[in-house]
Amino acid sequence: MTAAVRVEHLKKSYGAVQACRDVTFRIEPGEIFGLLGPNGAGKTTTLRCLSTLTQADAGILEIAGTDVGQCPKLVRQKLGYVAQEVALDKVLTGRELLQLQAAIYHLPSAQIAPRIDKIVDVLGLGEWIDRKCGTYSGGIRKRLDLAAGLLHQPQVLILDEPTVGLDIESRVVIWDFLRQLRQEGITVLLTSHYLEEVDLLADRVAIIDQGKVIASDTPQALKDQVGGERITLRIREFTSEQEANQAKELLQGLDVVQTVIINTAQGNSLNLVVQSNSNALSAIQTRLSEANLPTFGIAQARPSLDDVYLAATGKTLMDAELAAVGKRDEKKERKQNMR
Ligand SMILES: Nc1ncnc2c1ncn2[C@@H]1O[C@H](COP(=O)(O)OP(=O)(O)OP(=O)(O)O)[C@@H](O)[C@H]1O
Repeated sequence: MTAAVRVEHLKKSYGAVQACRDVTFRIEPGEIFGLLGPNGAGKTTTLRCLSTLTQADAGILEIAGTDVGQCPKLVRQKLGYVAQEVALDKVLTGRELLQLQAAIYHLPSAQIAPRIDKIVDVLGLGEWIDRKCGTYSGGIRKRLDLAAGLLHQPQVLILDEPTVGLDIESRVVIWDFLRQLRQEGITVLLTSHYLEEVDLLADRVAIIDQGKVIASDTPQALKDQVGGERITLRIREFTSEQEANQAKELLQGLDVVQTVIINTAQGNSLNLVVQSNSNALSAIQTRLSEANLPTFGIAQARPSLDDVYLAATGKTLMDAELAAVGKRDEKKERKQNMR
């Protein structure tokens, strides 16, 4: 079967910055596929290369069998792209904006009104569509972006952080909508920082780190491969580095404990991987109390996608985000310079 999206060995640099070093994944028609990774991992660059907005330096990129570099016009017909931040015109109403979008895609005029009505209905935009976009909340704006990306009935919908910063009600509307698209056979490629969101929605995921895909499979298979059980432990609400290191050393000595990582982004809490079906919880508590260290909170869980990331990179996704915040953000600087 022809892949809905094919990306092989994508490379893209901006000057000295290697945004994509080696990105490879394949999406089958009708799948929801999540691209997961910290800030600066190369997710947006991958989406922009696929959407013809940026030219790749090397690699194979195809949308439904069409080469992105050779036939960009046809590719743009086949896909809808919803960017992270969209500057909506404030004076136009939502309906006027969608009509403009329909004109850009040369939709037959008889089809425009029924298509807009249908999509407005499905996205629950009826109350808003004839009001000016300047009055929209973030959630309504995002729903209108989605409507605009889908108006020309693309086979593949590409979404960059579709729910970032939205309230839970808007997120749920968008999740339901994406599931509905999947039922209609539309392929969805989305990026997200929200691990639970990707876990919940995506049929398959690729985890991207420093411009490379480091793992790709169904969320369940990735979690199963990591194995073991997780314990999250807090010595105090905000533990000092010294105490966290002391606890780490003590717990590493226990037979049932496989690894211990200090999660600096979460007040120096400790993330432990322990043998499944062991008495790890009580062994840990006993060892800490023998050393007169308190336990503010302790919880055991099955592996999550964050554990998959941790196993592949040695850091949690949140710590990777914190590290990225410290780096010079050229993308942000560019945006500011454009204002
Ligand atoms: N046009 C550009 N010029 C220079 N550097 C860029 C440009 N676009 C992206 N970068 C840099 O390339 C790297 C990858 O950025 P990219 O936006 O693809 O990452 P991301 O995973 O999408 O992160 P985010 O979640 O912050 O959007 C970063 O170091 C970023 O600063």
